[in-house]
Amino acid sequence: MRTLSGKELAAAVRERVRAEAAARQPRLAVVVATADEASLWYVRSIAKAAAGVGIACDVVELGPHAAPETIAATLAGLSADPGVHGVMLQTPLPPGASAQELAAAIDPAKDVDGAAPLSLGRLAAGLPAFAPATAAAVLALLDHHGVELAGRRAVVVGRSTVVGKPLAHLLLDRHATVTVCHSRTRDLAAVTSQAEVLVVAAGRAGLIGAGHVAPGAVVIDVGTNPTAGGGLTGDVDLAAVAPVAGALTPVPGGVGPVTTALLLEHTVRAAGA
Ligand SMILES: NC(=O)C1=CN([C@@H]2O[C@H](COP(=O)(O)OP(=O)(O)OC[C@H]3O[C@@H](n4cnc5c(N)ncnc54)[C@H](OP(=O)(O)O)[C@@H]3O)[C@@H](O)[C@H]2O)C=CC1
Ligand SMILES: Nc1nc(=O)c2c([nH]1)NC[C@@H]1CN(c3ccc(C(=O)N[C@@H](CCC(=O)O)C(=O)O)cc3)C=[N+]21
Repeated sequence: MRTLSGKELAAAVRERVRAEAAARQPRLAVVVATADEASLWYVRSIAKAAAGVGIACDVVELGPHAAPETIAATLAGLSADPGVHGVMLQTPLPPGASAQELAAAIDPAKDVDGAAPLSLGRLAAGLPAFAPATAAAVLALLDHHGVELAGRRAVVVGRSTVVGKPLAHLLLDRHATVTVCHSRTRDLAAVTSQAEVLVVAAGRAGLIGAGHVAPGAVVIDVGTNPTAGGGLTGDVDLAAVAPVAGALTPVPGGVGPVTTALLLEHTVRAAGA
């Protein structure tokens, strides 16, 4: 089995971004209204990576009890600020706040994590738009490791707005034959074992075992589930699947680092337009 690491690709993307950032002085604003530890970890890692490539990063902390109106007004204000090039709304959100509705307040030109409904619509229509960084990272990893997509059977597990749905569109654009699974899918293993390329973004540790994977399949594990020991594990049962799969992304060190690097790349692109 081949291990499809994301670390080298992420480093190469960051180098590219660093070179472009010098001339453009990009600024990214991350709006946070949560106390979720995993989410806050991601925000800190974005801020650190941004600093490393010369992108200014403002973390706008609204607190876990922020009212939806406050979040929307903050996003609208940042969208109207000519000094800010990228705007991202971190999830999860306080109860009663809808990420989909609030993201409509982000100017699509600054929507570097592809969260606004207009961005997803443009993506689906085949028009230029920022894709969510995670969905873009899956495509970038497949390309980096030379995985052919045209004409191949791709199965995506998960239909969220951040990962599954945009990813299905990106894979379709690359001429894969795409099936999307979710929690109501009957006999998940029967569907996933048809995949030549299997992408898993369910957020369920160990969901995918040997019986879910066709021999030789390329498996991309998007899941990041905290473990009891303070570590991180994917949605794929590594020990079970490794002998069956042809290639597999590690967690950590797979999709995650590429996601962060591409968010920064989207930000320099937004600053250069
Ligand atoms: N590495 C990275 O850069 C990123 C990693 N992630 C990780 O990816 C995972 C998914 O994230 P996200 O899309 O935001 O999560 P969501 O919880 O929004 O969506 C999960 C999706 O998986 C489906 N699902 C859940 N359980 C099952 C099951 N047993 N069988 C089949 N489908 C199932 C759900 O189905 P239904 O719609 O029916 O509920 C849903 O569509 C998480 O672990 C998250 O931490 C997320 C973003 C970035
Ligand atoms: N609007 C929005 N967009 C997101 O993209 C988004 C989000 N909300 N909410 C939370 C999830 C989670 N997420 C991760 C990104 C990178 C790593 C990552 O780089 N992880 C490292 C390791 C971390 C460790 O070892 O603890 C790795 O996989 O190698 C993890 C998780 C993005 N998310």
